Amino acid sequence: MAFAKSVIEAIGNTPLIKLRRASEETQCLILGKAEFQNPGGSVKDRAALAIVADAVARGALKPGGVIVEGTAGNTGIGLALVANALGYKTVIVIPETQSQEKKDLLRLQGAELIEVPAVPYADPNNYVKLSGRLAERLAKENPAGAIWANQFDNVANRQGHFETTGPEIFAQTDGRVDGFVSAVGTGGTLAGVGMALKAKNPGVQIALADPPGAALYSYYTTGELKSSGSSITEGIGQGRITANLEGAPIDFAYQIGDEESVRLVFDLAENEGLLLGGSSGVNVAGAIRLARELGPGHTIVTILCDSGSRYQSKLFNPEFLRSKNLPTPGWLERPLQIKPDFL
Ligand SMILES: Cc1ncc(COP(=O)(O)O)c(C=O)c1O
Repeated sequence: MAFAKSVIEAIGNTPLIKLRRASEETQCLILGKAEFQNPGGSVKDRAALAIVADAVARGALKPGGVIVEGTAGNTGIGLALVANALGYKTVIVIPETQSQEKKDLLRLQGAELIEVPAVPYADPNNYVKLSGRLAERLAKENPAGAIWANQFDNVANRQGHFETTGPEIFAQTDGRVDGFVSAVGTGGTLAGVGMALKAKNPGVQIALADPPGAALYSYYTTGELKSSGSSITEGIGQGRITANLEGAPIDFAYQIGDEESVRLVFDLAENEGLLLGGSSGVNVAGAIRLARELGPGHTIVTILCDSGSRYQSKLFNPEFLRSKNLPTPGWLERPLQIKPDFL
């Protein structure tokens, strides 16, 4: 019989899906790794599992222990399912600006949710720093102890991608992958996959796709951490070099605005049946740019991070889109086309 011994074993080994229109347009083979198929619905299940497994192996996390994390949502969802499967508790600190859908999912999974104002990283009350201080307190108060997952600077995160996502991509493409593109939240995906692919073939080109408001596009093109503008995308957009990003082998960097990424998200939903979140739009836009850079005939892989169902109230809400001066796809607003007179 073929079955996973628990939900943990169902994390990873996601399919690669050909993105037809992006491939046609560039005459390259552009493939999306369907990370939305992970049990928690996002690429972050991998980081969550890697961080928890590392903490258990080091003896830092003991039965009944608490996992504390500051997260835009998806890491928390991954941590909560891994924790529930293995017998730990989860406490999540989340900026209140994140989508209601992700907050609801966290509560459904029994995570204790602490919503805090969204303030910059430099502020001592930034959600990441608050989660670190809370973990310290709970480690003293809780008899079974507590750990801080610390996804940004805990390199167990990128090691997880180095050991799973990267080798999967190399094997699934029969070693013929020429380029890999990813946006960055923690940098775990970009650095871990980038390092794994370069180790197999140093010729594989690694590219960053960065939204406005993040500082990494500037860093990898000019050496200076500078940012301007903003983006509606969630889970990505970094202002510093996290420990996970240190030494990441990055050959190209692209900045992708919301109008470009949102159009791609809508196009993939309407024409390819792929309902994705905003960061996937940034990734696919980046893959198209890298394909143009390398020329026809290359194989480019990117990440389809999570599902559009997580963003119905924002990215797929015409009112929200209009408030941000972004295009609204016709099918979201189309009046009923078939009269229900057959009823
Ligand atoms: C929707 C989404 N896309 C992309 C990412 C970025 O992944 P990473 O943290 O590995 O850089 C995240 C991370 O939280 C995310 O939630």
